[in-house]
Amino acid sequence: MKVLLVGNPNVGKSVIFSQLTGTRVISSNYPGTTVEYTKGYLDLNGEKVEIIDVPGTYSLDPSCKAEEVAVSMLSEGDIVVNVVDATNLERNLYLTLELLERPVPVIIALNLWDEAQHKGIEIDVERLEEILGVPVVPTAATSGRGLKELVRRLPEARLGKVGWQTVDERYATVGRIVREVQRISHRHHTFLERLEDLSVHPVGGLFLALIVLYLTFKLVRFIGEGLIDWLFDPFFTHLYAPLLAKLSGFLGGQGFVHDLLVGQLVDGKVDFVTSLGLLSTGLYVPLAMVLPYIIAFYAVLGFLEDLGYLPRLAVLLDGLMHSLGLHGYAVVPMVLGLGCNVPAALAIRNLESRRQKFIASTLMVIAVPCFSQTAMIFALVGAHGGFYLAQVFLTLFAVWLVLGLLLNRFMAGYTPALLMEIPPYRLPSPKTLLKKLNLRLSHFLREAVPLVILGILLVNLIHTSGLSYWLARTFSPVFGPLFGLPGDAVIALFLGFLRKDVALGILAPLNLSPAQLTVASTILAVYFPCIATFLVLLRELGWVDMLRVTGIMLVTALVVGVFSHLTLTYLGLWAWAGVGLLVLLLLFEVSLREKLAAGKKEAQASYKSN
Ligand SMILES: Nc1nc2c(ncn2[C@@H]2O[C@H](COP(=O)(O)OP(=O)(O)OP(=O)(O)O)[C@@H](O)[C@H]2O)c(=O)[nH]1
Ligand SMILES: [Mg+2]
Repeated sequence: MKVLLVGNPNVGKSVIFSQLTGTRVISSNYPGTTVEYTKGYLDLNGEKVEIIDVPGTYSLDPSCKAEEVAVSMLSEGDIVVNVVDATNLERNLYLTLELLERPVPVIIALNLWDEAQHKGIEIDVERLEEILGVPVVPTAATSGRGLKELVRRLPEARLGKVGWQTVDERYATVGRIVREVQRISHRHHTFLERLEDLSVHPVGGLFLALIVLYLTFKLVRFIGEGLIDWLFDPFFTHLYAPLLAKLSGFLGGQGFVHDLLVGQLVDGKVDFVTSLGLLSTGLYVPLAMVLPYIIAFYAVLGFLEDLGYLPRLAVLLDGLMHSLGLHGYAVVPMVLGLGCNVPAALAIRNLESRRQKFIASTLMVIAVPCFSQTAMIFALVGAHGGFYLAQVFLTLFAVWLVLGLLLNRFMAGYTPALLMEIPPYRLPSPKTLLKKLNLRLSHFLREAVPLVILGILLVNLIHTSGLSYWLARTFSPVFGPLFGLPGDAVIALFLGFLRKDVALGILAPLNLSPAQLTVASTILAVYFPCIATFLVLLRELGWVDMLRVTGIMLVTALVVGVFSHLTLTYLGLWAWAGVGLLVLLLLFEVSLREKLAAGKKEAQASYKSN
């Protein structure tokens, strides 16, 4: 038997799914978290029932890729569990009516029941059952309330009593039902609600956003550094290093196998960062340099996601995003991309048009570094001071801005308005936060560690085969004048295709100056995504668009490499003044064109009315 969880976005389908099946999926407080379906199993009186978590949809006429997935799943289910947001009956019941018109048994989970009670919303469940003709079970998914009852009554799912209706009739029916079953009692605004108002206030909201950004940064550093200083570093230096030294001695301190496993000794000792052995650098980079920051970043991001901050950021930055040919929702994939570009590429599905998807993918993949990369940039470039760090991240931000403005200027098409349901703030439950963190970390460990080790293996082979000399000689005449880098740096570019963190790691033994390290890190961030991101984007965009993105990527990398090199060696602040001027000009041009377009429309309207 197949059971589908169907409902509007952000009503708790994924939480119910995780609770029923024990399968972990990501849930967050903004619409569009789930874009692919996930299967899991539930034992019902000895029978194995397949449960499917479907992407959210407002109606059965899909308006984006994620909704298409949802609708195409419908024919497969034996039972539909329609998850309904009890705090928002008016909006949710439209889909319910559409579902009840279909020849499939339905049962309703009236979720977020706890929140409805807090808001003083009372719903007459029995009356609702009577009107719709199907079972209705109040649930509070995060605490698990009502889920047993939902499972118990699953076999009672029935075809609805409501017949086929036109769109207008459906809206009228929804209104009638809500009037009959729902009572709202008056109450005072809570603290969270006041914070909600402040978060989207044009001035107060921006101020709050800056505070959030600052606190995020502080907290990530605090947690990340704390984990390194108190846990990971002591483990590697006091427990693991002696073991590795024994192995090194056992292998004779040199030779092919030694260099492969332990790496090259520095002053007779293993250096975790520069030795480049599978068991030294291969484990140290992903586990001791990257993992602590990944933990820190996802802990903070998970909190902001479940609180419901991201959609507010979307509203706040909607204007800016329009100048880049996007709308506010694109903030979601950009922020997710700061963690890992792969889920970000998937979240781009929620954008409506091909043009938007193209622009968002291009900006994300070129200018948004994932956190594995960021952690390594912090470790390597940050060691030389905040100035160089600022240079890297300011350059990436400038690329994001300028590229977006240019794409918006030269790509045909327009950007639709932001139509996004803004959920209320919800205090995240520590249990769901931990589950999500755990899910993301195990994902990172499974994906990263094997690829980093493969990368180190390749580097070892490149060095022992003598290929590195050839590469260094061939690329020196290009890399020197353009970027001020030695030819060997090209090996990092090759490895960046596997993973960016290990690519940055192999820059460490090259003895680059701080400026060179800065230039190399910036190029590495921009020129090409890692293979996992590349494959997902290829699937989402198709060959033609992916080729265009790749072209833009390579040109940008070239420009950015030369720019960084010139800025750091000759131009200094002048280069940044130039960039600032360019951004201002482009922004001015966008607003000018918007005004002209609006003027034209007005003229046409007055012409018609005359
Ligand atoms: N208080 C409360 N919060 C809930 C309940 N159910 C879900 N949530 C929260 O609501 C948010 C949305 O939950 P999800 O499970 O991601 O929603 P979804 O329906 O899967 O959303 P999409 O994947 O975007 O369609 C999350 O922050 C959950 O923690 C509930 O019954 N009570
Ligand atoms: Mg979901």
